[in-house]
Amino acid sequence: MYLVEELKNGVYWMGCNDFTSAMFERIFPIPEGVTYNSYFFDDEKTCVIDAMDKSCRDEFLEDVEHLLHGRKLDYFVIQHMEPDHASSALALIEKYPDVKIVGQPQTFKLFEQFYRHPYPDNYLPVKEGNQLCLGKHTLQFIKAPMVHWPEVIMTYDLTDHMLFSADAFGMFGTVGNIYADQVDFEENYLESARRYYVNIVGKYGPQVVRVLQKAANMPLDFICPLHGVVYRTPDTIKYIIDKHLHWAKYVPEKKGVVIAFASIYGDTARAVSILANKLSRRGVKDVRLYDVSKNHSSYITAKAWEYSHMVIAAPTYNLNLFLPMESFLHDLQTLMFQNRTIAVMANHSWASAAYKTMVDYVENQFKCCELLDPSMDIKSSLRDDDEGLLDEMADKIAESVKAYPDPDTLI
Ligand SMILES: Cc1cc2nc3c(=O)[nH]c(=O)nc-3n(C[C@H](O)[C@H](O)[C@H](O)COP(=O)(O)O)c2cc1C
Repeated sequence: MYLVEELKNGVYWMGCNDFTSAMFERIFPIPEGVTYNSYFFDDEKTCVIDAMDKSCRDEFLEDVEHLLHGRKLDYFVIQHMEPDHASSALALIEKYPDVKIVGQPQTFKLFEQFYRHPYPDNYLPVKEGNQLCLGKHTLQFIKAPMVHWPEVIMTYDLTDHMLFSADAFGMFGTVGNIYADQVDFEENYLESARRYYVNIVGKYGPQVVRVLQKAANMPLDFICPLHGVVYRTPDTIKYIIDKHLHWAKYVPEKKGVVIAFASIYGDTARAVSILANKLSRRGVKDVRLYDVSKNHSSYITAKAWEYSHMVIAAPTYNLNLFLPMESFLHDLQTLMFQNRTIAVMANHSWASAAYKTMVDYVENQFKCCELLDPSMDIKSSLRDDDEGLLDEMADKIAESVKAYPDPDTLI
C-alpha cells in the first residue's frame, strides 16, 4: 500500500510516522513519535524532494514507486544530508540510477562522507536563486545555511507558491491529519513545535530570521516541512510564521515566570514553592515550576523560550552546582538563550558554589540576560528571617513582569 496525498496540482506529500524511536537524535524524548515527510512532483519531469529516515525506507520507496506509475525518476532534491531524511537517499538512487541529484556542492561532499559511494555524473549542483523547470512547476532554490545544517537549501515552487522548508517549521510528534488547519494546533501541537524549534534550530535564530525575511517577499500558499503538519491556509501560515519570529528573535510569547529548580532533599523545592505563592499573590499569572532533575531539559528550555522571566534555583553539590541544573543551564547557553530577566536562588550547607555558577551563567554565559536583584543563597533551609528577602525578590519579579511590554510589540 502507499500513504500519499495530493497537496495541489500534481504535488504530493509522502509521509511516514515513526512510532518506535524513543529518542530523536538519541537525546530528545519523543513519546509521541515523529514524522518524516517527503514530497513528489508529478509533472513533465518527475521529482522527489528529500528522502526519509532509514526506519521508513521501505515505505518511502513504495510511495515513490506508486507515484511514478512506471515513469522514470528525473530529479531528487536533497535539501540537507542529515540522516533522519537522507539515510534512505542511497536506496532511492540505487533504485533509480539515472536520477539527477540536486543539492549544494557541500551536500555532495557530505553524501560521499556518509555513503562512500560517489555519483559524480548524477550531481546537479545549485546555488541560491537557481531554477529548475519541471514542466508546469518551476522550482527555485533558497540557501538556508545552518537551519540547521550548513548545506541546507529550501525549495520554492514558483507556480503554486509552495515552500519546502527542510527542517524549519517542523515538529515532534506523529500526525493523523496532514494539515495544520485540520487540527487544534494550539492545544495539541504547539508545544511539540516549540520544543522541536528550540532544541533543534533554536541556536540559529539569526539564520532563521534571514530565511523568514526572504519568505516575507514571496507569496506563500503552502509551507511543507520535513516533520509534522503542512500549512496551507493564510491563518495557519501567519500563525506559524509569527511563532517562528518570536522564537528566532528570542522574544518571549508570554509574560510570566518559569521556575526551573533542583532540590536533593526538598529545601530548595520548598523555597521556590513559597516564592511561587508570593508571586501569585502579587498578581503574576501563569507561574510554572519545573524540576530539572525530573523533566528532560528539552521541555524546560522550550518553556524558557515561551516566557518572559525565569527563576533558577539549585543547591551546591560536591563544591559544584548540582549537575542537573548545570546541565540545563549549559543546554540553554549552547542554544544561545537570550533576552530574559532571571532571578537566582541557591542553597548550600557549608561551602557555596551553586550561587556563583548560576550568577555567572546569567551575567556572562547567556547573551543579553539581566540578573534580577536581589538573589538568594539559602543556608540549608529557609529561616523565618529570610522572609524579607524572599518578599523583596517576589516584589521585584512581579514588578518586572508587570513592566514587561506586550511581547507581540517586540517582533
Ligand atoms: C552529596 C552531597 C554533596 C554536597 N556538597 C555540598 C558542598 O560542596 N557544599 C555545600 O555547601 N553543601 C553541599 N551539600 C549540601 C546541600 O547543598 C545542602 O544540604 C542544601 O541545603 C540542599 O538543598 P535541598 O534540600 O534543596 O536539596 C551537599 C549535599 C550532598 C547530598
